[in-house]
Amino acid sequence: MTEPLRLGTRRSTLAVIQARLVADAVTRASGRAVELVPMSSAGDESAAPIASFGSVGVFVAALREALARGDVDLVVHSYKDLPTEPDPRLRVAAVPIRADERDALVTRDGASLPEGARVGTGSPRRAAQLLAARPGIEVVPLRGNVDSRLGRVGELDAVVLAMAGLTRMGLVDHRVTPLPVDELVPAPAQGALAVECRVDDAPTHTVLAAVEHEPSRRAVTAERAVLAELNAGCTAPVGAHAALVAGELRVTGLAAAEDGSAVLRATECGPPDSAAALGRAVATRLRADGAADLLAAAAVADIADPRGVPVTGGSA
Ligand SMILES: NCc1[nH]cc(CCC(=O)O)c1CC(=O)O
Repeated sequence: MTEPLRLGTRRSTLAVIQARLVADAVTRASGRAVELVPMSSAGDESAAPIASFGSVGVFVAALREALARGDVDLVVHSYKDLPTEPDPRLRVAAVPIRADERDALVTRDGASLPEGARVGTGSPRRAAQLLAARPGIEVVPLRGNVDSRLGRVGELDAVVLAMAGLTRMGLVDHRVTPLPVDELVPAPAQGALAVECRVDDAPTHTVLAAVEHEPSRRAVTAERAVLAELNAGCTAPVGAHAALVAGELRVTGLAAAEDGSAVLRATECGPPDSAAALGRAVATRLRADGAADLLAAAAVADIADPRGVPVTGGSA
């Protein structure tokens, strides 16, 4: 009898839900049993704000080490939390069908934001775009898992969270208003999962190919090419969104000053099989408009002013 595949997962509620989703999809599509192996990571145990870690991908490092060592056969990440730098020991064997990629505003009663509203988010990308669109608001730094951030609504007028996390956790209700992607450009790869295995593990790769969704892979490839070409990480004020429109891939990128005082956008359309090139072309146009200076200023602000916010639990 074939051994079950071992899937390493963080212990947060959302991570376990995402791991189960992939495990079930793999078993359904391939007949292969998959067992979950819960693990801890440095990011889950730290109370420091994410910007102060100084490097992206803190939540994925421990899982990747366990996978590279052979303790587990596959791991599942929120794709937007993966550094753009590839890990030569591993490969993204599958990108399953993507969930809702939009951000959402969660308010007390689903109403729109009052003048001078206090809005919680720890994301420079969300902060910049909210401040640019609604200059009267105050952005309150915030991190922690989805539940703890939701718990701040009441004391705050609103918090911003990804629809994907809320949906997967069954938390979408009348208080949740999705924001259109052209109003708040999502994080590159938001809503998508990355299923990794060891680069030389061909049998597992073959099994995981059963849950690959090519349109999702293409969109994510284009969006992450924007981020990589700007040399930016998952905490930079950079957004990217790709969608199939009339058979073409339409890729939008955004780079902003963290205070919302400047917002750059660029869009390119082209054949879906040139996803990465389209993403790079978007980044090149953002760069030509001054994106590098905006992002350098945002990075300096993060170091000078690490946001000290008490948290309970890890990030989503
Ligand atoms: N950085 C936190 C994070 N990483 C992945 C998700 C869930 C959404 C997704 O899978 O893209 C979230 C929570 C959030 O941004 O609200």
